[in-house]
Amino acid sequence: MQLTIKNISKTYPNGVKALNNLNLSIGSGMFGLLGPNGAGKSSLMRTIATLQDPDEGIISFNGIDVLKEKDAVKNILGYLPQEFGVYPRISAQELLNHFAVLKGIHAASERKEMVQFLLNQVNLFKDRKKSVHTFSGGMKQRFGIALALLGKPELIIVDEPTAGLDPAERNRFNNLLSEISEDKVVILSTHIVDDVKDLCNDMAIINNGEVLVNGRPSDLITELNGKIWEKRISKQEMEEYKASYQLITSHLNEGKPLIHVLQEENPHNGFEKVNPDLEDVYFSAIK
Ligand SMILES: Nc1ncnc2c1ncn2[C@@H]1O[C@H](COP(=O)(O)OP(=O)(O)OP(=O)(O)O)[C@@H](O)[C@H]1O
Repeated sequence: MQLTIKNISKTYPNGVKALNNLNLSIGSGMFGLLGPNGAGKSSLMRTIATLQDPDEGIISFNGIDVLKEKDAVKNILGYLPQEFGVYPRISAQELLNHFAVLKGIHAASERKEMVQFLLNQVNLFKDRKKSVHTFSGGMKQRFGIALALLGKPELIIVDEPTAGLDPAERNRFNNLLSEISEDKVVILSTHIVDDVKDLCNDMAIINNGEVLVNGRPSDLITELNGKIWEKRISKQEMEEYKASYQLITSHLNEGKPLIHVLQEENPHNGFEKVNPDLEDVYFSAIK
């Protein structure tokens, strides 16, 4: 399975260039698309999901011309958007059944079987009679995945699914994503670096509508080996360090900033070499 994105550009009517000659090649498994707010992730996700047209470029998936054969894409696509809107006050089971009809699953017995299977898969079977508008954020997202999985899609797009979830729900949701990603292309768009680290075998970092970095997370981390230096400083020293070093991350640790700088040679001055992580990759790319 292969999704190929070639030279995709999009400028909105207000003049914002959201996608700028973007190229990516995405195979089976979980692909993480990381970028800060406004990077162009949702614009790219909506374009692949055929909800908006780019100004230029080509997208193909297993021989389907995605931008031209929209009906064919609908048959193989599962899309979990960032915003759902409002749910009608009917049970989860009825709602899923309704969407299954819309998806073209007309045989009642096949539909019933699929609805039950999906409710079980997303661990909502016991809640199937409750109305979705009473669900917690995590339950709503799991229900969204059940909707996206209707009709056995081969290409699944999930846009910032764990924003706002508590750690337990986020973990449950990520386990679910990891289960469904076998033999499918799953694109996870997010600004949460840890989600990509936990789940994805391939990734890209985008900003200003362009791909900055693309590869396996472990390879991208290895490229920074020996170049990340850490030091605990005081808050007052922060501006001075920002001016003197290529500072890529700063976390508070026991109330004091713990900074990471990117540098080939040892900066001395109390810095210690540390093993790079994906957050170092992310911030060194977008800075
Ligand atoms: N319909 C639109 N009309 C005009 N500008 C838009 C539209 N949609 C997005 N933009 C702008 O395009 C840029 C990319 O937005 P996009 O939503 O694709 O980014 P994102 O990476 O998904 O960000 P976020 O994480 O905040 O959702 C932003 O500057 C945004 O304000």
